[in-house]
Amino acid sequence: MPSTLLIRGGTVVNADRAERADVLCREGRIVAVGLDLGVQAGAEVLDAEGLYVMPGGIDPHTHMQLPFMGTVTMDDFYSGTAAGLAGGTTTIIDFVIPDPQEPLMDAYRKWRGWAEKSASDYSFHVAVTWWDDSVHRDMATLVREEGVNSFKHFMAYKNAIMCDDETLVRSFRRALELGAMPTVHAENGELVFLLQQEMKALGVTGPEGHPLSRPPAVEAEAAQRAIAIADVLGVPIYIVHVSCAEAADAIARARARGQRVFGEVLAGHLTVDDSAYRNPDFATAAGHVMSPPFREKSHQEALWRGLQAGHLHTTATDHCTFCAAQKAAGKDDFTRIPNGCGGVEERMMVIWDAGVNSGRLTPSEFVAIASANAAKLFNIYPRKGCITAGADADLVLWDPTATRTLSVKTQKSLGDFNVFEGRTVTGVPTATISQGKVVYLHGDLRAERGAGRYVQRPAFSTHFDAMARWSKLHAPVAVTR
Ligand SMILES: NC(=O)NCCC(=O)O
Ligand SMILES: [Zn+2]
Repeated sequence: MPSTLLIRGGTVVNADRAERADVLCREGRIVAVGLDLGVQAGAEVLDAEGLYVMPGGIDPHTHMQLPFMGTVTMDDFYSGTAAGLAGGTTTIIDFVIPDPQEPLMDAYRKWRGWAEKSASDYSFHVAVTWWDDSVHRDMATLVREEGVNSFKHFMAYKNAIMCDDETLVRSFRRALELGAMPTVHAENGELVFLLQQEMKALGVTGPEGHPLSRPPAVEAEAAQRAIAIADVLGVPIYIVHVSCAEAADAIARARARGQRVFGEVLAGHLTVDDSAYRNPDFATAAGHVMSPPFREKSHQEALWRGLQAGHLHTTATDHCTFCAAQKAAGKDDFTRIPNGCGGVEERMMVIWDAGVNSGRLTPSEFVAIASANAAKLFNIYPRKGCITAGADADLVLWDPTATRTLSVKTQKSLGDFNVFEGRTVTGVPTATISQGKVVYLHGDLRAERGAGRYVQRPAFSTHFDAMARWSKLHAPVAVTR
């Protein structure tokens, strides 16, 4: 396998511009971007005439090999990252989720072991699911020694991994001291729990009970609470999988006040609606059970507007695949259906098709929300998310005219369900390059087990210095850092 690769004749698309250029990669890095770069002896050459050459996608929200709700996801770190490569995604940021009372470092080491089989590069957010002095200490170890610069907080999943407000406040404050980004899954877990019990008391046991017990107001309340806590403490905040207009509005209002709030949207929430929960076929309805749930169609427009206006920043999948047999655990009780859907393979195609082909996004804006913004927010830019000399040679060659019909029958991801089933998209990856190697070419997936590297992410992204200066002047509570 040659270690020099020349991608010739394409249009290189970065988040700030698109231009005709060749891209020369050597030993896993991009070494030159420019017109008419000469072919060197022994170099592999990819012809990109008529294609866009974009930074490999970054999916900042996946769950490979996740033990959850009494079972474990179908996709492990190999099959899940391989599926990502088939769809042009070359980096995932997954989650270490300690059980309550489990030391953070123990959980982190466990996940690092599981992830060694990854085919693409990967990194970890670490969830804070409980609090004591060891959590306070381990957060520092994770940031300073392991390159973790973001901590996740589940405001839902009562009696499991839900954070109470005390834990949120303590963890946000600690994250600020360490220069790490707090992130939240915004759903009010108390309300969800109450509504679930009420649904069941009314005799609603099927998947239709899932969205009924998680209405938009439940998400909006949690988003507003997290934003308010972050505002008081003077810490930036990133809200994962914003699914409804009310939560997007809460972010837009805070940003209009000058607060550093960032929002993530899932490919599924942008394109799939809640009608599936009323499908009489249990497997189909349960296959769509994830949290927050798919929403009425009107919410999709609000999410697209958020991406277009710039108050939502990244796109992800929450890739978390369970098969029909696993989903059947909730046959008689929707609260027992394992929550999660796939998408790591389809994200870029679905968002390109619905976003770029409709004129909502330019190709450069697509690169921003599919890759560059996540790299910036999680402080790995321009190593990732940018086609420039010195960056990792993680690239996708994109044919904007080719079409594909997405289906469980052709997906590389494991499992027996696809929430994008039957959707025909225009704009598909023809080749994916990871660390300078062609790992996918015209349908031929050459993912290598264990080839992916753990990506350390430095603390104190540029937002923290700005926040500290801003907080000195504006925050109700003075920042002592
Ligand atoms: N999203 C979902 O339904 N499952 C994965 C766990 C989570 O992120 O909430
Ligand atoms: Zn998730």
